[in-house]
Amino acid sequence: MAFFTKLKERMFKSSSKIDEGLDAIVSDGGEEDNIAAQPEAEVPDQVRDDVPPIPEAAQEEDASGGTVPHPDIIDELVEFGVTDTASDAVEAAVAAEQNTQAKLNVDITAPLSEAAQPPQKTGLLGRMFGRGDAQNVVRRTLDDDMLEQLEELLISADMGVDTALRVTANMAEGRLGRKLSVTEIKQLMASEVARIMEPVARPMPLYAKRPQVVLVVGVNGAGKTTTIGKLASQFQAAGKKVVIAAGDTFRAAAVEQLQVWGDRAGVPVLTAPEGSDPASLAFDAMTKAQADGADLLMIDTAGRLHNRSDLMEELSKIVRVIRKKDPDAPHNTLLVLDATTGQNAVQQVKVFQELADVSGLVMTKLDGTAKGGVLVALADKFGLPIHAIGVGEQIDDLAPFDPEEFAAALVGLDD
Ligand SMILES: Nc1nc2c(ncn2[C@@H]2O[C@H](COP(=O)(O)OP(=O)(O)OP(=O)(O)O)[C@@H](O)[C@H]2O)c(=O)[nH]1
Repeated sequence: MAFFTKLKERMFKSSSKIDEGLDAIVSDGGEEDNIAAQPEAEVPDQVRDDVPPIPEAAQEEDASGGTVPHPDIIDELVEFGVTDTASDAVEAAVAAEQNTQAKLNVDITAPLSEAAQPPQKTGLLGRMFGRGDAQNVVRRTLDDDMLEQLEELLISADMGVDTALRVTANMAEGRLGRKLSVTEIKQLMASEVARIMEPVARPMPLYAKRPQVVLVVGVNGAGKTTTIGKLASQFQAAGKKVVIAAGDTFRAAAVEQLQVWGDRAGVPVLTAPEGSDPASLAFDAMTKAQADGADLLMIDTAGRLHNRSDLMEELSKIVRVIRKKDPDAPHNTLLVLDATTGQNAVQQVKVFQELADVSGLVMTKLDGTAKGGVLVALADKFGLPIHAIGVGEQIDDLAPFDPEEFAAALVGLDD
């Protein structure tokens, strides 16, 4: 299954939230409109510009069903010296009228010259305004009221006030007073979201250094163990030699879980007795990874945030000891965040940036939330690279972060 489809299916809750919200916003004050009617109506008007209009009152049917000029027109033609006699005037007026009809007939049906063509609408806006099949859709005029409702909708999807304001302000730029349908709003919203996410969509950098040390941090339950398992298995499948260190020595269950993942991926997992020093395990793991010629060493860590100073000390000790082996280690410090915690994730990034030198993010459980918007807020606020997202508990449910796919899934746009 294409990842986009999977992401969309899995993120259904989130999509439907914005979907439903947008439907309600546009129906509130919107009215039916016809997309294709506008450009088509413009065409004859442009052609007729150079043709004098014939007032209906100036035309009368003759006996044969043709039209004869109105007597006022005949009088005017004679009076202004255009013709000498009334019969000349009738002839001239009929000729002019036939000429006009001929112009209308030809010009309306023939392809337009380039100059007469309405401007080509390309790209997103072109597709949004004026292209596509004629169909009645509900549109609402974009005004301050509607913008406020859009802001609230984005905030309710966990985007945070600042980012929601930025997204809606960008959506409104140059478009106030324009009529928009739900699909057009989704396209605009998705393109604004993708624009914010684009600079942070970066895969985890791989260095020539062996072993590349990846320290994985995050609060308990965020999905560190699962992410390490998924990453290890993907790197292993790509031909990289991986070693895992089960650094959360305070939780026997976490160690066991990591061993299960290691077995599944065929990757050795180094463990230490419960309660032992994680830094000492990290040192042993580094020694083994070097001795084995491993490409990657992934170190799991504890996530007890309730005692921040202990955790900070534990993390900095791990870093200190592995630097005895490689002064550049860790090469990556991945912060794993749980999307279901919503705006709480913003606080976690702040805290972990103080505790460790976070180099990139992985956002898990996007399948389990109605509010993937926090990822947009994180990109907007911190600009940290987002390396991957998790959309399930299986080994292949971790994917590189694609801003356009994410944005489309978030707002509920069809593929
Ligand atoms: N639905 C879903 N569940 C996930 C995802 N990633 C992890 N999980 C689940 O989240 C739970 C916690 O994941 P862990 O990997 O154990 O989290 P952790 O951060 O290692 O937690 P501790 O071991 O307590 O430190 C597990 O039940 C995982 O199966 C994901 O992307 N989607």
